[in-house]
Amino acid sequence: MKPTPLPLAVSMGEPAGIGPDLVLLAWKNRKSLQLPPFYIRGDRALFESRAARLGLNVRMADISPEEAVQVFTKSLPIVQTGPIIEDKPGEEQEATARSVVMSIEKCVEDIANGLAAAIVTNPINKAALYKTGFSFPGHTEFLGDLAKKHWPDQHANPVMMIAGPELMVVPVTIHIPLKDVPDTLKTDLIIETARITADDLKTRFGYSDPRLAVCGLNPHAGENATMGTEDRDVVEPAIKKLIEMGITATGPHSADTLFHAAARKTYDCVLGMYHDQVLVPAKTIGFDDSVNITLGLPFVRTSPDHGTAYSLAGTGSVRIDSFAASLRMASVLANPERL
Ligand SMILES: NC(=O)C1=CN([C@@H]2O[C@H](COP(=O)(O)OP(=O)(O)OC[C@H]3O[C@@H](n4cnc5c(N)ncnc54)[C@H](O)[C@@H]3O)[C@@H](O)[C@H]2O)C=CC1
Ligand SMILES: NCC(=O)COP(=O)(O)O
Repeated sequence: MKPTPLPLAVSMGEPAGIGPDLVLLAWKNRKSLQLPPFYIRGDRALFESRAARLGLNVRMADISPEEAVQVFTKSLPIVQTGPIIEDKPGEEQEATARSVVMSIEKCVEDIANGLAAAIVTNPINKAALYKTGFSFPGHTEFLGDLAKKHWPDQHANPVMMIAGPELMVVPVTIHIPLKDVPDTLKTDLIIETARITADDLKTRFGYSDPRLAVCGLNPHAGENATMGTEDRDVVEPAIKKLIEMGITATGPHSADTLFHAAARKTYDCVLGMYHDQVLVPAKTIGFDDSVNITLGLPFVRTSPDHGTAYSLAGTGSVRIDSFAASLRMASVLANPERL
Protein backbone atom coordinates (compact mmCIF):
# COMPACT_ATOMS: atom_id res chain seq x y z
CA MET A 1 0.00 0.00 0.00
CA LYS A 2 1.27 3.50 -0.88
CA PRO A 3 2.06 5.54 2.28
CA THR A 4 -0.16 8.58 2.81
CA PRO A 5 1.78 11.68 1.74
CA LEU A 6 2.72 14.01 4.54
CA PRO A 7 0.92 17.35 4.81
CA LEU A 8 2.61 20.73 4.56
CA ALA A 9 2.98 22.70 7.78
CA VAL A 10 1.96 26.35 7.32
CA SER A 11 3.08 28.95 9.82
CA MET A 12 0.64 31.64 10.93
CA GLY A 13 2.79 34.65 10.07
CA GLU A 14 1.95 38.14 11.33
CA PRO A 15 -1.70 38.03 12.54
CA ALA A 16 -2.25 41.69 11.61
CA GLY A 17 -1.22 40.96 8.02
CA ILE A 18 -2.76 39.02 5.15
CA GLY A 19 -1.49 35.57 6.24
CA PRO A 20 -4.83 34.47 7.74
CA ASP A 21 -6.69 35.69 4.63
CA LEU A 22 -4.33 33.72 2.36
CA VAL A 23 -4.80 30.52 4.36
CA LEU A 24 -8.60 30.80 4.37
CA LEU A 25 -8.83 31.64 0.67
CA ALA A 26 -6.35 28.93 -0.26
CA TRP A 27 -8.27 26.27 1.63
CA LYS A 28 -11.59 27.49 0.22
CA ASN A 29 -10.18 27.25 -3.35
CA ARG A 30 -8.06 24.15 -2.72
CA LYS A 31 -9.63 22.12 -5.55
CA SER A 32 -9.47 24.68 -8.34
CA LEU A 33 -5.94 25.68 -7.28
CA GLN A 34 -4.87 22.02 -7.01
CA LEU A 35 -3.35 22.51 -3.60
CA PRO A 36 -1.69 19.73 -1.62
CA PRO A 37 -2.98 19.02 1.91
CA PHE A 38 -1.73 21.45 4.53
CA TYR A 39 -2.42 22.39 8.12
CA ILE A 40 -1.94 25.69 9.85
CA ARG A 41 -0.19 26.19 13.18
CA GLY A 42 -1.81 29.16 14.84
CA ASP A 43 -4.85 30.28 16.78
CA ARG A 44 -8.25 29.01 15.67
CA ALA A 45 -10.10 32.04 17.12
CA LEU A 46 -8.05 34.36 14.89
CA PHE A 47 -8.93 32.35 11.77
CA GLU A 48 -12.62 32.16 12.74
CA SER A 49 -12.79 35.90 13.24
CA ARG A 50 -10.95 36.64 9.96
CA ALA A 51 -13.23 34.23 8.07
CA ALA A 52 -16.29 36.04 9.46
CA ARG A 53 -14.78 39.40 8.51
CA LEU A 54 -14.23 38.15 4.96
CA GLY A 55 -17.67 36.56 4.78
CA LEU A 56 -16.12 33.16 4.13
CA ASN A 57 -17.81 30.01 5.32
CA VAL A 58 -14.83 27.85 6.30
CA ARG A 59 -15.25 24.73 8.39
CA MET A 60 -12.27 24.33 10.73
CA ALA A 61 -11.00 21.34 12.70
CA ASP A 62 -8.70 21.27 15.71
CA ILE A 63 -6.34 18.44 14.93
CA SER A 64 -2.87 17.05 15.47
CA PRO A 65 -0.52 17.02 12.43
CA GLU A 66 -1.10 13.25 11.97
CA GLU A 67 -4.79 13.89 11.20
CA ALA A 68 -4.29 16.75 8.73
CA VAL A 69 -4.32 14.85 5.43
CA GLN A 70 -7.54 13.02 6.27
CA VAL A 71 -9.29 16.14 7.54
CA PHE A 72 -8.15 18.47 4.74
CA THR A 73 -10.84 17.60 2.19
CA LYS A 74 -13.64 18.60 4.57
CA SER A 75 -12.16 21.17 6.99
CA LEU A 76 -9.27 23.57 7.34
CA PRO A 77 -6.93 21.67 9.70
CA ILE A 78 -5.64 23.82 12.56
CA VAL A 79 -3.06 22.71 15.09
CA GLN A 80 -3.72 25.14 17.94
CA THR A 81 -0.38 26.81 18.68
CA GLY A 82 -0.02 29.61 21.21
CA PRO A 83 -2.68 31.60 23.03
CA ILE A 84 -5.85 33.25 21.67
CA ILE A 85 -5.14 36.20 19.38
CA GLU A 86 -7.50 39.12 18.92
CA ASP A 87 -8.18 39.72 15.24
CA LYS A 88 -7.02 43.27 14.50
CA PRO A 89 -6.11 43.56 10.81
CA GLY A 90 -3.39 46.12 10.20
CA GLU A 91 -2.73 46.68 13.90
CA GLU A 92 0.46 45.30 15.37
CA GLN A 93 0.13 43.72 18.81
CA GLU A 94 3.34 43.21 20.76
CA ALA A 95 1.79 40.27 22.59
CA THR A 96 1.46 38.19 19.41
CA ALA A 97 5.18 38.17 18.53
CA ARG A 98 5.90 35.06 20.60
CA SER A 99 3.08 33.14 18.87
CA VAL A 100 4.44 34.15 15.45
CA VAL A 101 7.87 32.74 16.30
CA MET A 102 6.45 29.67 18.05
CA SER A 103 4.39 28.77 14.99
CA ILE A 104 7.55 28.66 12.84
CA GLU A 105 9.46 26.68 15.48
CA LYS A 106 6.68 24.11 15.80
CA CYS A 107 6.32 23.64 12.03
CA VAL A 108 10.03 22.85 11.78
CA GLU A 109 9.75 20.54 14.77
CA ASP A 110 6.94 18.71 12.95
CA ILE A 111 9.19 18.15 9.93
CA ALA A 112 11.99 16.89 12.18
CA ASN A 113 9.50 14.49 13.81
CA GLY A 114 8.36 13.14 10.44
CA LEU A 115 4.89 14.70 10.69
CA ALA A 116 5.14 17.27 7.89
CA ALA A 117 6.76 17.23 4.46
CA ALA A 118 7.84 20.88 4.38
CA ILE A 119 7.13 24.29 5.85
CA VAL A 120 5.35 27.11 4.02
CA THR A 121 5.70 30.36 5.93
CA ASN A 122 3.27 33.25 5.99
CA PRO A 123 4.80 36.74 5.97
CA ILE A 124 6.12 38.15 9.23
CA ASN A 125 6.68 41.77 10.15
CA LYS A 126 10.40 41.73 10.84
CA ALA A 127 10.51 45.07 12.66
CA ALA A 128 7.67 43.99 14.98
CA LEU A 129 9.60 40.85 15.94
CA TYR A 130 12.89 42.74 16.44
CA LYS A 131 11.14 44.94 19.03
CA THR A 132 10.53 41.86 21.16
CA GLY A 133 14.06 40.50 20.92
CA PHE A 134 13.92 38.31 17.78
CA SER A 135 17.54 38.35 16.70
CA PHE A 136 17.42 37.01 13.14
CA PRO A 137 17.09 39.26 10.08
CA GLY A 138 14.26 37.09 8.71
CA HIS A 139 12.91 33.55 8.28
CA THR A 140 15.89 32.56 6.14
CA GLU A 141 18.46 32.97 8.89
CA PHE A 142 16.08 31.76 11.65
CA LEU A 143 15.39 28.55 9.73
CA GLY A 144 19.15 28.01 9.37
CA ASP A 145 19.40 28.17 13.15
CA LEU A 146 16.48 25.77 13.66
CA ALA A 147 18.06 23.39 11.15
CA LYS A 148 21.26 23.26 13.22
CA LYS A 149 19.18 22.50 16.32
CA HIS A 150 17.11 19.67 14.79
CA TRP A 151 19.65 18.25 12.31
CA PRO A 152 22.98 18.79 14.16
CA ASP A 153 24.81 16.36 11.87
CA GLN A 154 23.85 18.13 8.64
CA HIS A 155 25.46 21.23 7.25
CA ALA A 156 22.89 24.05 7.07
CA ASN A 157 23.70 27.28 5.31
CA PRO A 158 20.50 29.06 4.28
CA VAL A 159 20.39 30.82 0.93
CA MET A 160 17.43 32.92 -0.27
CA MET A 161 16.02 32.27 -3.72
CA ILE A 162 13.08 34.01 -5.36
CA ALA A 163 11.83 31.74 -8.12
CA GLY A 164 9.20 32.51 -10.73
CA PRO A 165 8.30 30.98 -14.07
CA GLU A 166 10.44 33.57 -15.88
CA LEU A 167 13.26 34.35 -13.47
CA MET A 168 15.13 32.80 -10.56
CA VAL A 169 17.40 34.96 -8.43
CA VAL A 170 19.59 34.61 -5.35
CA PRO A 171 20.90 37.58 -3.34
CA VAL A 172 24.38 36.89 -1.92
CA THR A 173 23.96 39.44 0.87
CA ILE A 174 20.40 39.66 2.15
CA HIS A 175 18.91 41.87 4.85
CA ILE A 176 21.73 44.29 5.58
CA PRO A 177 21.99 48.04 5.05
CA LEU A 178 23.27 48.98 1.60
CA LYS A 179 26.27 50.76 3.13
CA ASP A 180 27.46 47.44 4.64
CA VAL A 181 27.31 45.49 1.38
CA PRO A 182 30.85 46.16 0.06
CA ASP A 183 32.49 45.08 3.33
CA THR A 184 30.26 42.03 3.73
CA LEU A 185 30.74 40.82 0.19
CA LYS A 186 33.62 38.34 0.23
CA THR A 187 34.88 35.97 -2.45
CA ASP A 188 34.20 32.96 -0.19
CA LEU A 189 30.63 34.10 0.48
CA ILE A 190 29.92 34.33 -3.26
CA ILE A 191 31.48 30.90 -3.85
CA GLU A 192 29.52 29.22 -1.04
CA THR A 193 26.23 30.85 -2.07
CA ALA A 194 26.77 29.80 -5.69
CA ARG A 195 27.77 26.27 -4.70
CA ILE A 196 24.62 25.80 -2.61
CA THR A 197 22.49 27.27 -5.39
CA ALA A 198 24.01 24.97 -8.03
CA ASP A 199 23.66 21.93 -5.72
CA ASP A 200 20.00 22.62 -4.96
CA LEU A 201 19.19 23.37 -8.59
CA LYS A 202 20.56 19.92 -9.41
CA THR A 203 19.15 17.88 -6.54
CA ARG A 204 15.83 19.61 -5.90
CA PHE A 205 14.97 21.25 -9.23
CA GLY A 206 16.32 18.66 -11.66
CA TYR A 207 18.86 20.81 -13.59
CA SER A 208 21.76 18.70 -14.82
CA ASP A 209 24.12 21.66 -15.33
CA PRO A 210 22.59 24.87 -13.95
CA ARG A 211 23.87 28.09 -15.56
CA LEU A 212 24.55 30.81 -13.01
CA ALA A 213 24.92 34.44 -14.08
CA VAL A 214 26.77 36.48 -11.45
CA CYS A 215 26.12 40.23 -11.21
CA GLY A 216 28.84 42.74 -10.58
CA LEU A 217 28.48 45.07 -7.62
CA ASN A 218 29.19 48.38 -9.31
CA PRO A 219 27.76 50.08 -12.40
CA HIS A 220 29.00 48.30 -15.55
CA ALA A 221 30.55 45.66 -13.27
CA GLY A 222 33.17 48.21 -12.29
CA GLU A 223 34.10 49.32 -15.84
CA ASN A 224 37.58 47.76 -15.64
CA ALA A 225 37.96 48.78 -11.98
CA THR A 226 37.44 52.46 -12.76
CA MET A 227 34.01 52.52 -11.05
CA GLY A 228 34.86 50.45 -7.99
CA THR A 229 37.37 47.65 -7.50
CA GLU A 230 35.14 44.96 -5.92
CA ASP A 231 34.19 43.40 -9.25
CA ARG A 232 37.82 42.81 -10.14
CA ASP A 233 39.06 41.93 -6.65
CA VAL A 234 36.14 40.06 -5.08
CA VAL A 235 33.61 38.89 -7.70
CA GLU A 236 35.94 37.82 -10.53
CA PRO A 237 38.05 35.50 -8.35
CA ALA A 238 34.85 33.85 -7.10
CA ILE A 239 33.67 33.15 -10.65
CA LYS A 240 37.11 31.79 -11.58
CA LYS A 241 37.00 29.41 -8.62
CA LEU A 242 33.44 28.32 -9.39
CA ILE A 243 34.45 27.41 -12.93
CA GLU A 244 37.40 25.41 -11.55
CA MET A 245 34.90 23.61 -9.30
CA GLY A 246 32.93 22.57 -12.41
CA ILE A 247 30.06 25.01 -11.88
CA THR A 248 28.79 26.87 -14.94
CA ALA A 249 29.10 30.48 -13.85
CA THR A 250 29.51 33.64 -15.92
CA GLY A 251 30.16 37.28 -15.03
CA PRO A 252 30.58 39.66 -13.41
CA HIS A 253 27.69 40.97 -15.49
CA SER A 254 26.35 44.51 -15.55
CA ALA A 255 23.13 44.11 -13.59
CA ASP A 256 21.29 46.74 -15.61
CA THR A 257 21.26 44.65 -18.79
CA LEU A 258 20.86 41.20 -17.29
CA PHE A 259 17.09 40.98 -16.92
CA HIS A 260 15.53 41.77 -20.31
CA ALA A 261 13.80 38.93 -22.12
CA ALA A 262 16.70 37.90 -24.41
CA ALA A 263 19.25 38.02 -21.57
CA ARG A 264 17.03 35.82 -19.40
CA LYS A 265 17.37 32.99 -21.92
CA THR A 266 21.14 32.81 -21.33
CA TYR A 267 21.07 31.58 -17.72
CA ASP A 268 18.99 29.60 -15.22
CA CYS A 269 19.58 31.72 -12.13
CA VAL A 270 21.10 35.13 -11.33
CA LEU A 271 23.26 35.70 -8.27
CA GLY A 272 22.99 39.31 -7.15
CA MET A 273 25.37 41.03 -4.79
CA TYR A 274 22.62 42.65 -2.70
CA HIS A 275 18.89 42.30 -1.98
CA ASP A 276 17.35 44.93 -4.27
CA GLN A 277 19.70 44.23 -7.18
CA VAL A 278 17.86 40.97 -7.85
CA LEU A 279 14.60 41.18 -5.88
CA VAL A 280 13.48 44.28 -7.79
CA PRO A 281 13.62 42.53 -11.19
CA ALA A 282 12.25 39.28 -9.74
CA LYS A 283 9.21 40.96 -8.17
CA THR A 284 8.70 43.28 -11.14
CA ILE A 285 8.59 40.39 -13.58
CA GLY A 286 6.80 37.87 -11.36
CA PHE A 287 5.20 39.49 -8.30
CA ASP A 288 2.04 37.38 -8.48
CA ASP A 289 3.53 33.97 -9.05
CA SER A 290 7.06 33.94 -7.64
CA VAL A 291 8.00 31.95 -4.57
CA ASN A 292 10.61 32.55 -1.91
CA ILE A 293 12.55 29.32 -1.33
CA THR A 294 15.26 28.74 1.24
CA LEU A 295 18.06 26.66 -0.27
CA GLY A 296 20.83 25.00 1.72
CA LEU A 297 18.60 23.53 4.43
CA PRO A 298 18.02 19.87 5.28
CA PHE A 299 14.29 20.50 4.76
CA VAL A 300 12.08 22.38 2.31
CA ARG A 301 10.80 25.88 3.04
CA THR A 302 8.80 28.06 0.70
CA SER A 303 6.88 31.28 1.16
CA PRO A 304 5.02 33.82 -0.96
CA ASP A 305 7.33 36.50 -2.35
CA HIS A 306 5.36 39.35 -0.77
CA GLY A 307 5.05 40.70 2.75
CA THR A 308 2.31 41.37 5.30
CA ALA A 309 0.39 43.96 3.19
CA TYR A 310 -1.34 45.37 6.29
CA SER A 311 -3.71 47.60 4.35
CA LEU A 312 -5.23 44.59 2.57
CA ALA A 313 -5.69 42.37 5.65
CA GLY A 314 -9.34 41.54 6.23
CA THR A 315 -10.48 43.30 3.04
CA GLY A 316 -10.84 40.35 0.67
CA SER A 317 -8.68 42.11 -1.95
CA VAL A 318 -5.56 39.95 -1.70
CA ARG A 319 -4.15 37.87 -4.51
CA ILE A 320 -3.39 34.34 -3.42
CA ASP A 321 -1.36 33.27 -6.47
CA SER A 322 2.04 33.48 -4.80
CA PHE A 323 0.84 31.70 -1.66
CA ALA A 324 -0.78 28.97 -3.76
CA ALA A 325 2.41 28.65 -5.82
CA SER A 326 4.37 28.31 -2.56
CA LEU A 327 2.19 25.42 -1.45
CA ARG A 328 2.49 23.63 -4.79
CA MET A 329 6.24 24.29 -4.98
CA ALA A 330 6.84 22.99 -1.43
CA SER A 331 5.02 19.80 -2.29
CA VAL A 332 7.06 19.27 -5.46
CA LEU A 333 10.41 20.10 -3.83
CA ALA A 334 9.69 17.77 -0.93
CA ASN A 335 8.89 15.01 -3.45
CA PRO A 336 11.43 15.65 -6.26
CA GLU A 337 10.28 12.54 -8.13
CA ARG A 338 7.27 14.66 -9.16
CA LEU A 339 9.49 16.95 -11.27
N1 LIG B 1 8.63 36.31 3.90
C1 LIG B 1 8.33 37.33 4.70
O1 LIG B 1 8.06 37.13 5.88
C2 LIG B 1 8.31 38.72 4.16
C3 LIG B 1 7.96 39.74 5.01
N2 LIG B 1 7.95 41.02 4.58
C4 LIG B 1 7.52 42.03 5.56
O2 LIG B 1 6.29 42.60 5.13
C5 LIG B 1 6.19 43.91 5.65
C6 LIG B 1 5.68 44.86 4.58
O3 LIG B 1 6.63 44.95 3.54
P1 LIG B 1 6.42 45.69 2.16
O4 LIG B 1 7.74 46.01 1.66
O5 LIG B 1 5.39 46.73 2.31
O6 LIG B 1 5.89 44.56 1.18
P2 LIG B 1 4.47 43.93 0.92
O7 LIG B 1 4.73 42.80 -0.02
O8 LIG B 1 3.76 43.61 2.17
O9 LIG B 1 3.63 45.05 0.16
C7 LIG B 1 4.10 45.68 -1.02
C8 LIG B 1 2.90 46.09 -1.90
O10 LIG B 1 2.35 44.93 -2.51
C9 LIG B 1 0.98 44.76 -2.15
N3 LIG B 1 0.74 43.34 -1.92
C10 LIG B 1 1.54 42.52 -1.16
N4 LIG B 1 1.02 41.30 -1.16
C11 LIG B 1 -0.09 41.31 -1.91
C12 LIG B 1 -1.07 40.32 -2.28
N5 LIG B 1 -1.00 39.05 -1.88
N6 LIG B 1 -2.10 40.71 -3.05
C13 LIG B 1 -2.19 41.98 -3.49
N7 LIG B 1 -1.29 42.96 -3.20
C14 LIG B 1 -0.27 42.62 -2.40
C15 LIG B 1 0.81 45.59 -0.89
O11 LIG B 1 -0.55 46.01 -0.71
C16 LIG B 1 1.75 46.74 -1.14
O12 LIG B 1 1.15 47.69 -1.97
C17 LIG B 1 7.57 44.28 6.22
O13 LIG B 1 7.48 44.21 7.61
C18 LIG B 1 8.48 43.18 5.70
O14 LIG B 1 9.49 42.85 6.59
C19 LIG B 1 8.26 41.37 3.29
C20 LIG B 1 8.61 40.38 2.40
C21 LIG B 1 8.65 38.98 2.77
N1 LIG C 1 12.52 40.46 0.79
C1 LIG C 1 12.35 39.10 1.02
C2 LIG C 1 12.05 38.86 2.44
O1 LIG C 1 11.98 39.77 3.21
C3 LIG C 1 11.86 37.46 2.89
O2 LIG C 1 12.72 37.22 3.96
P1 LIG C 1 12.62 35.89 4.82
O3 LIG C 1 11.73 36.20 5.96
O4 LIG C 1 12.10 34.83 3.94
O5 LIG C 1 14.03 35.65 5.25
